[in-house]
Amino acid sequence: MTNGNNDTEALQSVGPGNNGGDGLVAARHLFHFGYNVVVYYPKKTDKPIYQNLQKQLHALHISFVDDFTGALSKADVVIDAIFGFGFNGNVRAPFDTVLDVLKNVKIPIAAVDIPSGWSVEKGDPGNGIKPDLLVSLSAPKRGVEKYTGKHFLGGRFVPPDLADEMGFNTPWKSHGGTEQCVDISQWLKL
Ligand SMILES: NC(=O)C1=CN([C@@H]2O[C@H](COP(=O)(O)OP(=O)(O)OC[C@H]3O[C@@H](n4cnc5c(N)ncnc54)[C@H](OP(=O)(O)O)[C@@H]3O)[C@@H](O)[C@H]2O)[C@@H](O)CC1
Repeated sequence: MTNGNNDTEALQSVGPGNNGGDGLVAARHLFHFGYNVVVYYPKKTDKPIYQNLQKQLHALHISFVDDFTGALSKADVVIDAIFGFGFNGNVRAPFDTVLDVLKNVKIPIAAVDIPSGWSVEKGDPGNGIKPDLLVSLSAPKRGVEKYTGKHFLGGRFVPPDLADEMGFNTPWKSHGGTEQCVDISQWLKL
């Protein structure tokens, strides 16, 4: 994604867990990048961290919407921060309908960490959403090995000892620079 302008509407779809928390942060950043952001966040939690993230969005006068399909019809891009690696089983309401709608959407989808509804280990269940852009966090998950869209790696700041312990083999070591995201679309195919 590039810088937006006030005519570019980004629909931020936010799930109930930490992937959704990433989505609330992304909504704030997109606002500051110049996007006109609206947030669909149907299952809010009471945890203070999420309350505070919402407070920050309210301070920016970012709208929260209940009508996902209506908001989608006005959007230029949709960000999928519904489920990450904590997803399992069959999708429950209201996200079953949301993911069904996203399967047929014509505007670009940008997914956070894992496309929602995909298994963290096994990937696309076959009829899953097909995001145009994926931002994996810390390390790409096994389930996105066969993902073919534009793929970035974020979450750069993993302590080296932890990366070694977890066996992370990410391009950061050789990449250098000060970017917080690196394009790994080709790297995964090597
Ligand atoms: N170090 C880290 O941990 C880092 C984590 N990070 C981020 O956190 C993400 C993982 O967060 P997470 O563990 O909270 O899980 P997440 O994917 O948000 O889903 C849990 C929620 O989904 C729900 N739910 C599950 N299945 C469902 C279903 N079938 N149908 C409907 N609902 C279902 C489940 O509901 P419950 O089962 O509790 O009712 C719960 O509310 C990770 O991908 C990355 O984005 C990064 O910021 C980097 C550091």
